Amino acid sequence: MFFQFTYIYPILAGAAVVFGLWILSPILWRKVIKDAQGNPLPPGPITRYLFLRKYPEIALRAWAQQYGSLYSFWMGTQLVVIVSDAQVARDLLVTNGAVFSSRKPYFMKSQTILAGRAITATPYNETWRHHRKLAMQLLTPKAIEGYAQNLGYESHIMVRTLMEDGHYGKTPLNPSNYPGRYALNNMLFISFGIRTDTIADPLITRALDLAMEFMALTGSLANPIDFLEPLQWIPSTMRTRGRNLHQEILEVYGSMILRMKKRLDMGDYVPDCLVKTLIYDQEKEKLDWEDLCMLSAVFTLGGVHSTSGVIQWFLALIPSHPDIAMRAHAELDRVVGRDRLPTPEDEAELPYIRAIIKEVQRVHAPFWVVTPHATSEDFTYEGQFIPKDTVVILDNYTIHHNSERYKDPWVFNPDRYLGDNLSCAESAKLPNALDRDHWAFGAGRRICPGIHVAERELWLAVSQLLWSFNFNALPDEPICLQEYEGTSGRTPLPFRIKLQPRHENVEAVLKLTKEVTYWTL
Ligand code: HEM
Repeated sequence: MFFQFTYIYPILAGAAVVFGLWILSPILWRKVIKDAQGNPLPPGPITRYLFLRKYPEIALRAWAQQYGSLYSFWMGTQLVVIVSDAQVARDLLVTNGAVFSSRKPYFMKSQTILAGRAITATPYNETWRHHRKLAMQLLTPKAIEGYAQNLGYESHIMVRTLMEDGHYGKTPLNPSNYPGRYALNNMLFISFGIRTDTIADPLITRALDLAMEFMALTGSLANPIDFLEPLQWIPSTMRTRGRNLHQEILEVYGSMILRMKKRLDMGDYVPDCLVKTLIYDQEKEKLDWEDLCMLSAVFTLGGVHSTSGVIQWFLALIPSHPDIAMRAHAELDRVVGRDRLPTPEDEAELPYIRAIIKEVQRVHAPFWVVTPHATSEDFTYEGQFIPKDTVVILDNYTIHHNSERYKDPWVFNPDRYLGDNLSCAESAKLPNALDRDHWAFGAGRRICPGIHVAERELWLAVSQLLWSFNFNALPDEPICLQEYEGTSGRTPLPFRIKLQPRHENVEAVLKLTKEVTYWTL
């Protein structure tokens, strides 16, 4: 009797484990799905995941090496397909854009924070087309010419403030808030016709914090709450942070809209800008209050940490590449001289500066895991089945480190872009996917609508920084180029540098411009 019981316990325990695994199998193991012709899903890992670790691009690249440039895995109950190759990206996201341009209603980003709005969270439908068209009125190359002077002015102010706050190269400083304020002022001007006139303006901290919180909460593969529904019903820190962020966006941007409305009602002068148009056309365009708040917030949420991130990565990279800075300085001295700052009109004559900007975006794209697309119908690509409602992610980290396209891909080498005279927007339209410069702005019908203004901002900032400074790292404070902050977008960890005016004219030229207040809300 005693011997029988000692056998029964392990058998029962084993059976319980097998039963438990069987019950849990739908959330533990990969589900096998085929289309009507028997085509399977793209290959991929057998287990399911609830989140990927902090730097997901590393896992994605390892899987791409194991499974190929199109593979799939399950995040909880969500099927995810990863695109790690330029040609596949073009075939799916561009050529078949009608199928690959929707968005999954992510619990955190879409449902909680943006309430399905702000263009980026809207599925591929009439509302998305309508809201994107409204935003594009301010973002076409022609529209940009209308506020080109403001962009140039903000860049000048950023460089001047860096020079002054860094005491002409004597005091080390953390530069991150300067490009942050630069990009913020540009977006505030396009959206509200306003700017902040000192780096100490509380709106800078508030708006940058909101944008940073947005970046921290909306990682596409970071939040278990997005992939396991029951977690959405339980109170948690993540859920609370998401709800708070939603409220704060409504409060901050809502109160700015109300102040502008008041001024318009009183007949005060308000410069032309996105929000003014939206207020006038609210009824005609059938925009509700949340539409209005989210559309007025979208440029600062999408266009601040991204643009400022590229400038910050440039400032983090350049001190360890003095040879590159030297060649850029020589080009600037030859073409622009030392009596004025470079302007967009000089761009065609400064191919090395353009190459530096493209290379920064290749080695430090602000989005390694690009905002996920979703399929709006079933699709079969080269014998691999991608069902409707699949999340499809462009893996920029792997694409940007493909050694067949980019020789020595881990090396920061602007030379690889010499001879590439196209803007990023033009390059994205090239018929041969392998000719595209880089994929930092995404692809297809969802490609970043801010691409033209972002390119202009980057050009002004990088060329004027290079014209003005020598960039010195501090011997005891190495700058980290591997780790970063953010889960959806990425900016460098805090670092300090010294910005030494490069020649005797820098101070005089930078001081030609002073801070102004346009008008206040
Ligand atoms: C260097 C700067 C920038 C980079 C690298 C960048 C990158 C991106 C990427 C990768 C996407 C997703 C594209 C896709 O789904 O395939 C995106 C979307 C978006 N970006 Fe940008 N962006 C930048 C600047 C800006 C600026 C300045 C604005 C606003 C003026 C902006 C507004 C948006 C919006 C509204 C979307 C959503 C588009 C949609 O879902 O249809 N971005 N951006």
